[in-house]
Amino acid sequence: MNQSKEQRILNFVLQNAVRGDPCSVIDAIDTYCSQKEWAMNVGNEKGLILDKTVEEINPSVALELGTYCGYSAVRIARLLKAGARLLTVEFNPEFAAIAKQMIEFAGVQDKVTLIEGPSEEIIPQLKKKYEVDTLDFVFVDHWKDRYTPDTILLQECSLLRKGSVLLADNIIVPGAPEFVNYIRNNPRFQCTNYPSHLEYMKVQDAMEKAVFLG
Ligand SMILES: Cc1ccc(Cc2cc(O)c(O)c(C(=O)NC/C=C/[C@H]3O[C@@H](n4cnc5c(N)ncnc54)[C@H](O)[C@@H]3O)c2)cc1
Ligand SMILES: [Mg+2]
Repeated sequence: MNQSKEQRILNFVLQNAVRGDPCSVIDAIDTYCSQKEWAMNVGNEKGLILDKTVEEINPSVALELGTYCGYSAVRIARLLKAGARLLTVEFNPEFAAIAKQMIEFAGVQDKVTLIEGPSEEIIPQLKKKYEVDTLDFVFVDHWKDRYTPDTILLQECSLLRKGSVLLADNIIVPGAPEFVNYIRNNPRFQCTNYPSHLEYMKVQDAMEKAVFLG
């Protein structure tokens, strides 16, 4: 049967990037998705905002909600210090399989734990099953109607500590208005908006950083 777009993206990486070189994987995905087929990777412009946020925090334990093809997992993991780890959650088995291969090809598999399942099920398991105490950084990029319930769930599961940082993609497109309203009106979060553009397009988008105040 004919291949999925995600399989074509992976094939392009396997044929054009350098095994063990995360930057070449990131560049190959951006090249394919800007020239051949658009896909919902965070992309290079918003990716630089993600990079700066990760470098600023230098997290020991990071969580990503919505792995998709693994572009941002590779982007985050390549910046993690020795011994630091990224847990990334994806409930679509096909996407999880693509992301697993992408992460391994990039050579960051030792820093990344890819967890297959819905975030609402996985988040309550992080402490006991995945030996997480608290999260230093969370990249939120899954279905936009899950941003708020999962942010509430992270708090209910005591996974955030004073200074934990959330970074949410797609504040404008597709948009997460309920999340923006929740987080900006919540005195327990200090928010910053980062205007940018939708990946591979000239359309306005933005990211929102929210620091948990404890
Ligand atoms: C019409 C249209 C199309 C695309 C756009 C532009 C656009 C631009 C973007 O940067 C976007 O991030 C998006 C977007 O929709 N992202 C949703 C991303 C989901 C991924 O996460 C997975 N997932 C979703 N919910 C969960 C969940 N609970 N537990 C575990 N995994 C989950 C899915 O399995 C996917 O792997 C869209 C705008 C408008
Ligand atoms: Mg996104």
